Amino acid sequence: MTKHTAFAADDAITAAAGVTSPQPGRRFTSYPPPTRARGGCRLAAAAARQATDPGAAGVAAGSWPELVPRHADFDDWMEKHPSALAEFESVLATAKGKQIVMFLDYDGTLTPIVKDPDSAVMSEEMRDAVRGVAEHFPTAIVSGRCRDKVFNFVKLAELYYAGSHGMDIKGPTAQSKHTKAKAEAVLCQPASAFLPVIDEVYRTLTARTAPIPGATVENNKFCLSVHFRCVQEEKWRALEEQVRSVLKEYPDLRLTKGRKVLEIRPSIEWDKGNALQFLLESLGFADSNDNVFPIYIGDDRTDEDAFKVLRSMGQGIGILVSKIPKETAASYSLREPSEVKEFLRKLVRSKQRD
Ligand SMILES: O=P(O)(O)OC[C@H]1O[C@H](O[C@H]2O[C@H](CO)[C@@H](O)[C@H](O)[C@H]2O)[C@H](O)[C@@H](O)[C@@H]1O
Repeated sequence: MTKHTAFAADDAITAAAGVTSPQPGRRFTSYPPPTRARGGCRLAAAAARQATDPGAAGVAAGSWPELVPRHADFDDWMEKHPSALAEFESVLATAKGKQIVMFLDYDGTLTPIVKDPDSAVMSEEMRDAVRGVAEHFPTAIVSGRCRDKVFNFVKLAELYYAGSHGMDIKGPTAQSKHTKAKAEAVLCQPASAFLPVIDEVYRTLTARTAPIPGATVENNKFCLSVHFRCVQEEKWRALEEQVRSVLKEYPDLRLTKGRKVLEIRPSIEWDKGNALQFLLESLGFADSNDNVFPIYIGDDRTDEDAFKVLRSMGQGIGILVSKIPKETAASYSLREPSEVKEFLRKLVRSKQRD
């Protein structure tokens, strides 16, 4: 067995190819800059109201790329996406003199993936590590989950939270040395016009997927997750067909896939990448600001949007949490949440020795 095949069955996706890994802080001129929504939260909300493109960023019908592990060369992949722990000192050297801003995905990054989404609680050790980081750097949680739910898992009021894949952003409710006096006023909800339709689709999908044992629908406020981790593999296609047939009636919604989950969300140009940009701007770091060093850690495809933004900014680093080679725009990797915790602790220790 190769080093990575043991993990391939879970949610392996495309093998690493074509994306080179630059050194931290380098400008990534070779990477095609993605077309992104500009103009901040209000303009995105206007775009949201006009959105009519159902297939814009969805996935091809019937495609299940996470079931098709390809055997990339693990060592080669690690060379392109070295361990952020092994390269810690060089990351730190590149960040020297700049303001680190920490962005953390939740599921699969701060907690291991578990069968029941409601049981993905964060350990006390991880909470301490995140708390420690937030004492030194502005810190945000960026999650596909509903903001309230992820807050209830993390329980740290001094953080920024971007729920619903970045479509629901709120500033800290507790003052810290990094939050400005009015930080709690930071709020961005570019998809608020979609609330009624998301509720309606939630009810429809819950009813339509009920006959499929193990399928569950999670209401993440501005988006929905249809989970199939506990569904028999033979039923996956039927489940996807059910979901697609419901979505046919809603051309303003689109379908994407995560880790054994179908994600339904508004077809607006707003994702975790936009959330990262919005938060940096809220913190006073506009696009061209060279004094900032954002670090984004995530494990899922939705995190790629944020990694791409960092590449196009040419600032900071993306760190993919994965035990297997995956195509990614992140520059570094960590294998699992326990390594994320270690990375966060190291960052805190580095500040203490400053
Ligand atoms: O952006 P994230 O914080 O990573 O959220 C993405 C989705 O995470 C959750 O689902 C995933 O984790 C579950 C618990 O470990 C697991 O059972 C599921 O199979 C994974 O897909 C969450 O439940 C979803 O709502 C989020 O969209």
